Amino acid sequence: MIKAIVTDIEGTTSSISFVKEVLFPYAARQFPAFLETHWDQPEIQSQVRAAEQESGRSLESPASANALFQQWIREDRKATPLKSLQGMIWKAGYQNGDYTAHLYPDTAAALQAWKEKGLDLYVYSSGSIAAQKLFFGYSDAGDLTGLLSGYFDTTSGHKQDAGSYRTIQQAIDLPAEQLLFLSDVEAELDAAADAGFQTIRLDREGSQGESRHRVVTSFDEIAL
Ligand SMILES: CSCCC(=O)C(=O)COP(=O)(O)O
Ligand SMILES: [Mg+2]
Repeated sequence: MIKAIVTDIEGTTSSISFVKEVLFPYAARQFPAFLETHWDQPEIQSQVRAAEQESGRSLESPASANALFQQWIREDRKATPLKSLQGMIWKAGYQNGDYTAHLYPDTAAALQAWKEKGLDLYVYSSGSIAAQKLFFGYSDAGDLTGLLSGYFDTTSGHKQDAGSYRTIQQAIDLPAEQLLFLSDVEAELDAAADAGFQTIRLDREGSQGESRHRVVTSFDEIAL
Protein backbone atom coordinates (compact mmCIF):
# COMPACT_ATOMS: atom_id res chain seq x y z
CA MET A 1 0.00 0.00 0.00
CA ILE A 2 1.64 3.24 -1.17
CA LYS A 3 1.36 6.07 1.37
CA ALA A 4 3.72 8.62 -0.16
CA ILE A 5 5.29 9.41 -3.52
CA VAL A 6 8.76 10.84 -4.05
CA THR A 7 9.23 12.22 -7.55
CA ASP A 8 12.18 13.31 -9.63
CA ILE A 9 11.70 16.45 -11.77
CA GLU A 10 13.81 16.41 -14.96
CA GLY A 11 12.48 13.73 -17.31
CA THR A 12 9.70 12.76 -14.87
CA THR A 13 7.34 15.64 -14.02
CA SER A 14 8.95 17.85 -16.64
CA SER A 15 10.93 17.74 -19.84
CA ILE A 16 14.69 17.37 -19.93
CA SER A 17 14.75 20.03 -22.64
CA PHE A 18 13.25 22.70 -20.35
CA VAL A 19 16.03 22.13 -17.81
CA LYS A 20 18.84 21.80 -20.37
CA GLU A 21 17.71 24.37 -22.94
CA VAL A 22 16.06 27.02 -20.76
CA LEU A 23 17.20 26.83 -17.11
CA PHE A 24 20.86 25.86 -17.56
CA PRO A 25 21.58 28.43 -20.32
CA TYR A 26 19.79 31.14 -18.31
CA ALA A 27 22.03 30.42 -15.32
CA ALA A 28 25.12 30.27 -17.54
CA ARG A 29 24.35 33.71 -18.98
CA GLN A 30 23.62 35.29 -15.59
CA PHE A 31 26.52 33.72 -13.63
CA PRO A 32 29.24 36.34 -14.41
CA ALA A 33 27.14 39.37 -13.38
CA PHE A 34 25.60 37.48 -10.44
CA LEU A 35 29.01 36.59 -9.00
CA GLU A 36 30.38 40.14 -9.57
CA THR A 37 27.33 41.75 -7.90
CA HIS A 38 26.96 39.38 -4.93
CA TRP A 39 30.58 38.24 -4.43
CA ASP A 40 30.95 39.52 -0.86
CA GLN A 41 27.65 38.13 0.44
CA PRO A 42 28.17 35.34 3.00
CA GLU A 43 25.72 32.93 1.29
CA ILE A 44 27.63 33.30 -1.98
CA GLN A 45 31.04 32.97 -0.34
CA SER A 46 29.99 29.80 1.50
CA GLN A 47 29.01 28.18 -1.83
CA VAL A 48 32.23 29.36 -3.51
CA ARG A 49 34.32 27.93 -0.66
CA ALA A 50 32.40 24.64 -0.93
CA ALA A 51 33.10 24.63 -4.69
CA GLU A 52 36.78 25.26 -3.94
CA GLN A 53 36.81 22.21 -1.66
CA GLU A 54 35.02 20.01 -4.18
CA SER A 55 37.15 21.06 -7.16
CA GLY A 56 40.53 21.51 -5.47
CA ARG A 57 40.81 24.81 -7.36
CA SER A 58 41.49 28.25 -5.90
CA LEU A 59 38.51 30.54 -6.53
CA GLU A 60 39.70 33.94 -5.38
CA SER A 61 37.85 36.07 -7.93
CA PRO A 62 34.40 36.14 -9.53
CA ALA A 63 36.05 35.32 -12.88
CA SER A 64 37.78 32.18 -11.57
CA ALA A 65 34.59 31.01 -9.87
CA ASN A 66 32.57 31.71 -13.01
CA ALA A 67 34.97 29.61 -15.10
CA LEU A 68 34.45 26.62 -12.79
CA PHE A 69 30.67 26.97 -12.67
CA GLN A 70 30.47 27.29 -16.46
CA GLN A 71 32.49 24.05 -16.76
CA TRP A 72 30.22 22.30 -14.27
CA ILE A 73 27.11 23.46 -16.15
CA ARG A 74 28.55 22.05 -19.41
CA GLU A 75 29.32 18.77 -17.63
CA ASP A 76 25.85 18.72 -15.93
CA ARG A 77 27.63 18.22 -12.60
CA LYS A 78 25.17 17.68 -9.76
CA ALA A 79 27.44 19.58 -7.35
CA THR A 80 25.62 21.12 -4.38
CA PRO A 81 27.36 24.57 -4.62
CA LEU A 82 26.46 24.87 -8.31
CA LYS A 83 22.88 23.77 -7.65
CA SER A 84 22.50 26.27 -4.79
CA LEU A 85 23.78 29.18 -6.89
CA GLN A 86 21.69 28.18 -9.92
CA GLY A 87 18.60 28.26 -7.69
CA MET A 88 19.40 31.81 -6.58
CA ILE A 89 19.87 32.91 -10.19
CA TRP A 90 16.69 31.23 -11.48
CA LYS A 91 14.61 33.11 -8.89
CA ALA A 92 14.89 36.37 -10.86
CA GLY A 93 13.93 34.61 -14.09
CA TYR A 94 10.74 33.21 -12.58
CA GLN A 95 9.85 36.47 -10.86
CA ASN A 96 10.46 38.51 -14.04
CA GLY A 97 8.25 36.14 -16.04
CA ASP A 98 11.16 35.09 -18.29
CA TYR A 99 9.84 31.49 -18.09
CA THR A 100 7.53 29.19 -16.20
CA ALA A 101 8.55 25.64 -15.27
CA HIS A 102 7.52 23.02 -17.80
CA LEU A 103 5.18 20.24 -16.66
CA TYR A 104 3.98 17.35 -18.80
CA PRO A 105 0.21 17.67 -19.43
CA ASP A 106 -0.61 14.84 -16.98
CA THR A 107 1.60 16.03 -14.12
CA ALA A 108 -0.52 18.61 -12.28
CA ALA A 109 -3.75 16.59 -12.47
CA ALA A 110 -2.00 13.43 -11.23
CA LEU A 111 -0.35 15.23 -8.31
CA GLN A 112 -3.74 16.72 -7.40
CA ALA A 113 -5.49 13.33 -7.64
CA TRP A 114 -2.84 11.53 -5.57
CA LYS A 115 -3.00 14.25 -2.93
CA GLU A 116 -6.81 13.99 -2.81
CA LYS A 117 -6.44 10.22 -2.27
CA GLY A 118 -4.45 11.01 0.88
CA LEU A 119 -0.94 10.38 -0.42
CA ASP A 120 1.86 12.66 0.70
CA LEU A 121 3.92 14.04 -2.16
CA TYR A 122 7.65 14.79 -2.05
CA VAL A 123 10.24 15.90 -4.57
CA TYR A 124 13.80 14.58 -4.83
CA SER A 125 15.89 16.43 -7.38
CA SER A 126 19.50 17.41 -7.84
CA GLY A 127 18.23 20.98 -8.10
CA SER A 128 18.41 22.75 -4.72
CA ILE A 129 15.36 22.77 -2.45
CA ALA A 130 15.00 26.51 -3.12
CA ALA A 131 15.08 25.80 -6.88
CA GLN A 132 12.46 23.05 -6.49
CA LYS A 133 10.12 25.40 -4.61
CA LEU A 134 10.49 27.99 -7.39
CA PHE A 135 9.92 25.29 -10.02
CA PHE A 136 6.59 24.17 -8.57
CA GLY A 137 5.69 27.70 -7.44
CA TYR A 138 6.02 29.11 -10.97
CA SER A 139 4.96 26.10 -13.04
CA ASP A 140 3.01 26.03 -16.31
CA ALA A 141 0.02 24.96 -14.17
CA GLY A 142 0.49 27.71 -11.59
CA ASP A 143 1.58 27.38 -8.00
CA LEU A 144 1.55 23.67 -7.01
CA THR A 145 3.59 24.01 -3.82
CA GLY A 146 0.45 23.50 -1.73
CA LEU A 147 0.36 19.87 -2.96
CA LEU A 148 3.89 19.10 -1.78
CA SER A 149 4.78 17.94 1.72
CA GLY A 150 8.54 18.25 1.38
CA TYR A 151 11.61 18.51 -0.80
CA PHE A 152 14.95 16.66 -0.90
CA ASP A 153 18.10 17.61 -2.78
CA THR A 154 21.76 16.59 -2.90
CA THR A 155 22.15 17.53 0.77
CA SER A 156 20.40 14.17 1.37
CA GLY A 157 23.01 12.54 -0.87
CA HIS A 158 23.34 11.79 -4.56
CA LYS A 159 20.48 10.25 -6.45
CA GLN A 160 22.30 7.10 -7.47
CA ASP A 161 23.27 6.18 -3.87
CA ALA A 162 20.94 3.88 -1.93
CA GLY A 163 21.95 5.70 1.27
CA SER A 164 20.23 8.86 0.03
CA TYR A 165 16.91 7.02 -0.15
CA ARG A 166 17.43 5.61 3.36
CA THR A 167 17.96 9.18 4.58
CA ILE A 168 14.78 10.30 2.80
CA GLN A 169 12.80 7.34 4.15
CA GLN A 170 13.85 8.24 7.69
CA ALA A 171 12.84 11.87 7.14
CA ILE A 172 9.42 10.89 5.76
CA ASP A 173 9.10 8.37 8.60
CA LEU A 174 7.15 5.70 6.73
CA PRO A 175 8.30 2.13 5.95
CA ALA A 176 10.26 2.08 2.68
CA GLU A 177 7.80 -0.34 1.05
CA GLN A 178 5.06 2.31 1.44
CA LEU A 179 7.12 4.83 -0.55
CA LEU A 180 7.00 5.03 -4.36
CA PHE A 181 9.89 6.69 -6.20
CA LEU A 182 9.30 8.00 -9.73
CA SER A 183 12.22 8.73 -12.04
CA ASP A 184 13.39 8.49 -15.64
CA VAL A 185 16.87 7.28 -14.66
CA GLU A 186 17.46 3.54 -14.17
CA ALA A 187 20.39 3.98 -11.76
CA GLU A 188 18.30 6.25 -9.51
CA LEU A 189 15.50 3.68 -9.46
CA ASP A 190 17.99 0.88 -8.73
CA ALA A 191 19.30 2.87 -5.74
CA ALA A 192 15.77 3.54 -4.45
CA ALA A 193 14.82 -0.13 -4.89
CA ASP A 194 17.98 -1.17 -3.01
CA ALA A 195 16.71 1.00 -0.13
CA GLY A 196 13.36 -0.83 -0.24
CA PHE A 197 11.27 1.75 -2.13
CA GLN A 198 8.73 0.76 -4.73
CA THR A 199 9.72 2.20 -8.08
CA ILE A 200 8.27 3.18 -11.45
CA ARG A 201 10.30 4.39 -14.39
CA LEU A 202 8.95 7.23 -16.53
CA ASP A 203 9.81 6.77 -20.18
CA ARG A 204 8.26 9.96 -21.51
CA GLU A 205 9.37 9.45 -25.12
CA GLY A 206 8.68 5.71 -25.05
CA SER A 207 12.20 5.06 -26.27
CA GLN A 208 14.30 4.04 -23.29
CA GLY A 209 14.17 0.27 -23.70
CA GLU A 210 14.55 -2.44 -21.06
CA SER A 211 14.18 -1.77 -17.35
CA ARG A 212 14.10 -3.89 -14.21
CA HIS A 213 11.37 -1.49 -12.98
CA ARG A 214 7.78 -1.06 -14.08
CA VAL A 215 7.77 1.43 -16.98
CA VAL A 216 5.05 3.97 -17.88
CA THR A 217 5.00 6.85 -20.34
CA SER A 218 2.63 9.07 -18.33
CA PHE A 219 1.48 9.60 -14.75
CA ASP A 220 -2.03 8.71 -16.03
CA GLU A 221 -0.94 5.05 -16.12
CA ILE A 222 -0.16 5.02 -12.39
CA ALA A 223 -3.29 3.91 -10.52
CA LEU A 224 -2.87 3.98 -6.74
C1 LIG B 1 14.78 22.22 -9.66
S1 LIG B 1 14.76 22.25 -11.39
C2 LIG B 1 16.40 22.03 -11.92
C3 LIG B 1 16.83 20.65 -11.83
C4 LIG B 1 18.31 20.53 -11.91
O1 LIG B 1 19.02 21.45 -11.62
C5 LIG B 1 18.86 19.28 -12.31
O2 LIG B 1 20.08 19.14 -12.32
C6 LIG B 1 17.96 18.16 -12.67
O3 LIG B 1 18.10 17.20 -11.75
P1 LIG B 1 17.04 16.02 -11.55
O4 LIG B 1 17.58 15.34 -10.34
O5 LIG B 1 15.68 16.60 -11.34
O6 LIG B 1 17.12 15.12 -12.75
MG1 LIG C 1 15.36 12.80 -13.98
